[in-house]
Amino acid sequence: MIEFHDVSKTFAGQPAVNNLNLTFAEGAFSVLIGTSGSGKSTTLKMINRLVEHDSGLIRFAGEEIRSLPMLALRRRMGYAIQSIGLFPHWTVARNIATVPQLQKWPRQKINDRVDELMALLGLDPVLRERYPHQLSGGQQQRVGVARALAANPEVLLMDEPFGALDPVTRGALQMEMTRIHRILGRTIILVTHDIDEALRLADHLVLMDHGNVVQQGTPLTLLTQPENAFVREFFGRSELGVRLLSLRTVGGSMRQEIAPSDATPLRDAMSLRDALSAFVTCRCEALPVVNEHNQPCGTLYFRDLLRTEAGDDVAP
Ligand SMILES: Nc1ncnc2c1ncn2[C@@H]1O[C@H](COP(=O)(O)OP(=O)(O)OP(=O)(O)O)[C@@H](O)[C@H]1O
Repeated sequence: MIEFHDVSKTFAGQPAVNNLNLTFAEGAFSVLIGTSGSGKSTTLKMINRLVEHDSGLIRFAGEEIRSLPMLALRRRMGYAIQSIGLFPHWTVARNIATVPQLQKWPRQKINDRVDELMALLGLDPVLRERYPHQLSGGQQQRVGVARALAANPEVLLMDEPFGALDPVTRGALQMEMTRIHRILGRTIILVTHDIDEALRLADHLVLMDHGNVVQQGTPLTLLTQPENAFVREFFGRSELGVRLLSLRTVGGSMRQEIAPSDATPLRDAMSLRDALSAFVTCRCEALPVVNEHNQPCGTLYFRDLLRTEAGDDVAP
């Protein structure tokens, strides 16, 4: 979908990114993570040409981005950032409708789209005629994402979109993004410096340092097969176990035995991190597991969960 070939960018003689080779697959949720100043935002902004690359080639759906008119390119890409940039004197509805209005959609179609996006982002219809200052930070951020999605862009670029939010609101919005990604199947590229956010959201994770890609792959690959000490240190050896738990599911670690039990069952799709909380609450050795149809499908043993956490596959 989006490919970088040997892309470099320098600001006032200082390299911001060096010879980047990256592929952001269609429909994937890709996350750029790394140290401060490692070039994540620059990489994102080169995609919609908010920053022009100095050398190399960037392709979007097979076409060199510089061969496309700037406006046409940007219309195919939604952009959501931490500072949101909502227009303060415009209502929520008008903010969301910014791009469809520019594109002169018929009024009814715009209204329907605003309703649809407010529902998708979990924004109560009563907020429609409010102004940004009358919303909470989390609501403003949801409006920012709704606005970025309004004209059905092929790609959604997000730069630290939840950075300013408290952990609870942030967690809720991360879950919303996972759901929205599943429903819309849109290509998403998100920049964050929050490791847990990256692990929670990414199908494809790109770790950057000093303008270079250090490693890319699935979150599980980066955690369990770090290519060097930097990757290992970045994800933090001490928290590795609990991070791995959040990537693994109950279904993958349970045994196929079905034993009668009065305990509240776990869902097979739940993360082992959530299962750990359930074990802590019930203080038992084993919990029954049910599938999405609430049918018993196995048993998860606490000791198996610990074995997974110790992680035989974790690199020394
Ligand atoms: N417009 C600019 N003018 C000059 N230097 C810039 C500009 N934008 C970025 N840089 C520099 O390029 C490098 C990469 O910056 P970038 O914002 O891409 O990093 P980042 O990984 O997103 O950082 P952070 O996580 O701190 O936001 C940094 O050294 C930064 O100071």
